Amino acid sequence: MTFHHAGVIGAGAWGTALAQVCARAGLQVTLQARETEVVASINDAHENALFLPGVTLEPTIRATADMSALADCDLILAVAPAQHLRSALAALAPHLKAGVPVVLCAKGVEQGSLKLMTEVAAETIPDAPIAVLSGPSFAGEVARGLPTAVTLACDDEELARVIAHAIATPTFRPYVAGDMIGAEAGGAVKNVLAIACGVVEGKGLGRSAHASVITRGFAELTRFAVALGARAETLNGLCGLGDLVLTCSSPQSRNMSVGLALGQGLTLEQALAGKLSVAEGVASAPAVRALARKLGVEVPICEAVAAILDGDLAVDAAIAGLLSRPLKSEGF
Ligand SMILES: NC(=O)C1=CN([C@@H]2O[C@H](COP(=O)(O)OP(=O)(O)OC[C@H]3O[C@@H](n4cnc5c(N)ncnc54)[C@H](O)[C@@H]3O)[C@@H](O)[C@H]2O)C=CC1
Ligand SMILES: O=C(CO)COP(=O)(O)O
Repeated sequence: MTFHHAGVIGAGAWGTALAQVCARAGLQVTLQARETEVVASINDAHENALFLPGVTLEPTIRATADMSALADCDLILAVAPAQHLRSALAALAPHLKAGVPVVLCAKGVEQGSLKLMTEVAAETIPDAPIAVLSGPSFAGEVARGLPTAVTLACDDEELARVIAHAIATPTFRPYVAGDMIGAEAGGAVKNVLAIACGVVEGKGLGRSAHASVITRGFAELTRFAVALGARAETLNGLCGLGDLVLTCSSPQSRNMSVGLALGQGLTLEQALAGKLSVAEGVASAPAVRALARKLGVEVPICEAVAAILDGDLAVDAAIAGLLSRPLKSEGF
């Protein structure tokens, strides 16, 4: 199987960056955007002025608002935000040819249904072969061609390899893996933990606290993913530890910057005011909490983040609550 024409759904920062990757990998690329001004900006100025300003895009990328324009594609990358993936895939479904693989690139858990993105895809495009792309990758860096490695997970090893080869470039390295649940759980939970790390930063709690939140957060993330059916070793890779370290370490992360604002005393409304871009952890935190409770998994940091976002717990009380938990073991 070889691919020639990639369709990318969602022209936010990440969809645009992935379109850029696919174009550099030599694929014809059609990028579907919701916003007509984004379509015009990409086609006329080779820039996504709304979601990825300042990056010159490959001139071969063609943008469209029309989902039916993806009907000729032999590979689809679905990059709508997690809470909108269901409607995006439903809109794609009538135009999706049999056997065309769909790579899920959103990082989140659907609110209400508490479903992972693979479960949303199973309900909306049940016959399509599915893969998951996740890992440490800031859209701006990827679009500029800075070196990046990600996880490309798929049940079908051969398909994972073919997709990885099709989208790889000299600076974009997909590592194949067989565990889609691990890849998507890692991507969803690290966003919630990045909000916690932002709070640590905003409150000035220091580097030691920051390292502790990453480490104990990683334990939470792994417990949660394993309870969902993931393999623990998947989370040691790019889609788990790799993405957690990236997102928790840079205010370039939208999730970390929301936490930073909360830690500095802003309300959630103030932290999100005027932002077009999505901080997935805000929507995923209550879903991760609800799913963890259902699975009987302890996720104290995610619980604290969800309660802060709900407005049910003040930041200082959340910090005091985490520090006063009974002492725990790292194993004997
Ligand atoms: N930006 C990044 O560096 C990375 C983002 N991701 C993930 O990619 C996904 C998309 O994020 P970005 O491209 O960064 O988005 P963005 O924050 O740049 O843009 C927002 C996106 O949401 C879309 N949107 C808004 N309302 C919508 C609706 N009602 N229905 C459908 N779409 C709607 C907009 O059209 C736009 O594509 C997220 O799950 C994110 O976690 C993953 C890796 C890196
Ligand atoms: O997923 C990302 C990096 O891998 C992007 O993180 P933010 O959505 O927090 O900016």
